[in-house]
Amino acid sequence: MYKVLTFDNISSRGLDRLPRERFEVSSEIQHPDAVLLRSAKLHEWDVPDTLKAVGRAGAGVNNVPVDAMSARGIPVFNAPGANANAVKELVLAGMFLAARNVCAAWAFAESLEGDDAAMNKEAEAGKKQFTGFELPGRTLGVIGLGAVGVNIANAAAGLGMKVIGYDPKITVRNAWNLESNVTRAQTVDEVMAASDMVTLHVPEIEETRGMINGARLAAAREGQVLLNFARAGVVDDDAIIKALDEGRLSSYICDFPAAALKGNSKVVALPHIGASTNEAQENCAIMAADEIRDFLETGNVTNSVNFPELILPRNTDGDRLTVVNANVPNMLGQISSALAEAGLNIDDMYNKSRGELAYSVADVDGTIPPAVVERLEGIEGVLKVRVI
Ligand SMILES: NC(=O)C1=CN([C@@H]2O[C@H](COP(=O)(O)OP(=O)(O)OC[C@H]3O[C@@H](n4cnc5c(N)ncnc54)[C@H](O)[C@@H]3O)[C@@H](O)[C@H]2O)C=CC1
Ligand SMILES: O=C(O)C(=O)COP(=O)(O)O
Repeated sequence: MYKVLTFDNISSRGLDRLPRERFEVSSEIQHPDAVLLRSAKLHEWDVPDTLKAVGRAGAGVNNVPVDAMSARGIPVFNAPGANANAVKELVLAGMFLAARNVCAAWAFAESLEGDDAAMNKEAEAGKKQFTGFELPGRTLGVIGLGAVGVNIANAAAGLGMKVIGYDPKITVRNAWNLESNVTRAQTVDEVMAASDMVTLHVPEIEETRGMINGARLAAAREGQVLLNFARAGVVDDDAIIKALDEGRLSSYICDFPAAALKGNSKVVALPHIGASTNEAQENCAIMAADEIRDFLETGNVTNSVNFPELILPRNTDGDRLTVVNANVPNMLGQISSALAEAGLNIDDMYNKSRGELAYSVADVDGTIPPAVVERLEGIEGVLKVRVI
């Protein structure tokens, strides 16, 4: 029986992928084999020795201590693209809100007093302050052309916008998916200078933290709309407020409330609802649950952010050994010697590395005794050993 600990509300459509005769799933489980979570922060969590996998039912993994998990030989899985359409739709909504001053206009209409005739008179007199602009012909800058960024770039191009994108590490797949009229910028500053609206879709990592700062905003086209549905940490809120005060930015639409932003009429801060649609939550939960189930039951790895992709079909009746180790020479030799000395023959084997980690899956022609596992665990650089 595998034990899966859940943090946050994970869609039941995803949890249903874990058959209860083989998986105990609860938010209060002790000694879990795996964790399924959304945005709960795992950085302060006391990682139990039993943990074998982490499944993030979403895209960003900045809430998970990925390096610490790697050091323990634990894969972190996520759900790439599973909520991208939900984010795209909310960003488009944000673009329309900003272009037509919808929030300020709505607040104005709510503030009107008197009978219908009086309200109507005031509405007609006041509406000129909310004159907006239309999107065709305007330029949208997209920083980060991953699953979300590509969706938005293509949708904006479909609305008749000029689109300029920046992503120095764009994948070949995303580049193929991008509309051919999306132009490529070489720097963030180039995007800031060329765009009427800029939208951020980078992960929060060391190199993106605070990437939209005072200097970058100084390069922004006058009156720019900035949208941030990536992470709070990729912008400097104080610099945003200054740019709004100076008119460099006309509005800031984001998914991350903060004290500094509160009460500012040029800011719309939503409560991190970019992925909060039933569709996205089902997609994410199903993908993450499938990934951890497959890993626990077979050792196969799909969509991990720290482990190599590895799928070995199982064709024998003997045990399967999985070993996670530091990516250094002579590990495979030591693993196969330990098996050979126990009289076990390897029927099938697959080994892959990613950065400082290596991962091996070996199918043998018999039962692996506990002494072999102990011996493997004793090898310097071995981080995790499992027999499935
Ligand atoms: N508001 C919300 O509810 C949601 C927020 N997100 C956030 O959006 C981020 C992006 O999501 P996806 O597009 O699904 O992820 P993704 O991994 O498909 O795309 C991220 C892209 O950013 C690029 N990138 C990395 N560093 C960069 C840099 N310095 N400059 C420019 N581009 C850079 C990568 O090459 C990649 O193409 C997530 O990491 C998460 O933080 C994602 C989903 C929902
Ligand atoms: O997928 C992401 O990166 C998100 O930010 C969505 O997070 P959530 O599932 O709403 O907690």
